[in-house]
Amino acid sequence: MARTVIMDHPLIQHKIGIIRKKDTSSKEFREMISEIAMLMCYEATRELPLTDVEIETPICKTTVKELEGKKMAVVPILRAGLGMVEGMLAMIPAAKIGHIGLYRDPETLAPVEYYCKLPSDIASREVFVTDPMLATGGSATAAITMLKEKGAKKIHFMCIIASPEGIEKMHEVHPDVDVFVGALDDHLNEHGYIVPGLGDAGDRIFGTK
Ligand SMILES: O=P(O)(O)OC[C@H]1O[C@H](OP(=O)(O)OP(=O)(O)O)[C@H](O)[C@@H]1O
Ligand SMILES: O=c1cc[nH]c(=O)[nH]1
Ligand SMILES: [Mg+2]
Repeated sequence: MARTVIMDHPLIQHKIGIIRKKDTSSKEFREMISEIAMLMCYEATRELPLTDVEIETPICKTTVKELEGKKMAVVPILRAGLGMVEGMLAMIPAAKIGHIGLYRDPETLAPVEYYCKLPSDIASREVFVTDPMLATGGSATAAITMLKEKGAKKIHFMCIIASPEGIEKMHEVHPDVDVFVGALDDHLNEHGYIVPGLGDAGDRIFGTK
């Protein structure tokens, strides 16, 4: 069974407080989303394998740790997941980027697919899917199903705010996927929005409302 990791680091919690405020501008919202993603990436990559390498310092020979060269990919769910890419890349700059386009039908809340472009070697990469919001879980579970259909095996899901319903659905549909969460909120309202949440993440990042 995969894990749900709530990232309760004070810097992450403080920045989440800022993006929840309704008067936070798109500029500051984008900056905060990016910084939160960077901090979450730092935590989520804690278990990457290291290997010992012999080097020479100016003083003597010694053994240092290096990342095993595991290949990674960041896959944002469009649009809102794009806001997390820059922060992730600040930590893992060699990662390749895939894109999955999904929007949630406002009536049925079901995810509608409109785009998918992934690195050709996605099957051999450790994949970090990003989306700030995990509400019903429909979009995230559909995106991960698409990734698995293309051969991806080791997948992590990174979201900033999750509902209990979304977490439950993720673990039910994809029990092999670890979920990294900035904050676990209370519930979904009758329109499928997370409460207290932050409203529509995509609209707030791109200023489309
Ligand atoms: O868990 P769910 O119930 O599927 O809801 C979460 C999805 O809804 C939002 O996307 P939205 O449909 O608003 O698209 P956008 O990012 O283009 O705004 C959000 O960014 C997630 O992708
Ligand atoms: O609260 C929510 C739910 C879905 N999508 C969002 O952007 N916000
Ligand atoms: Mg949206």
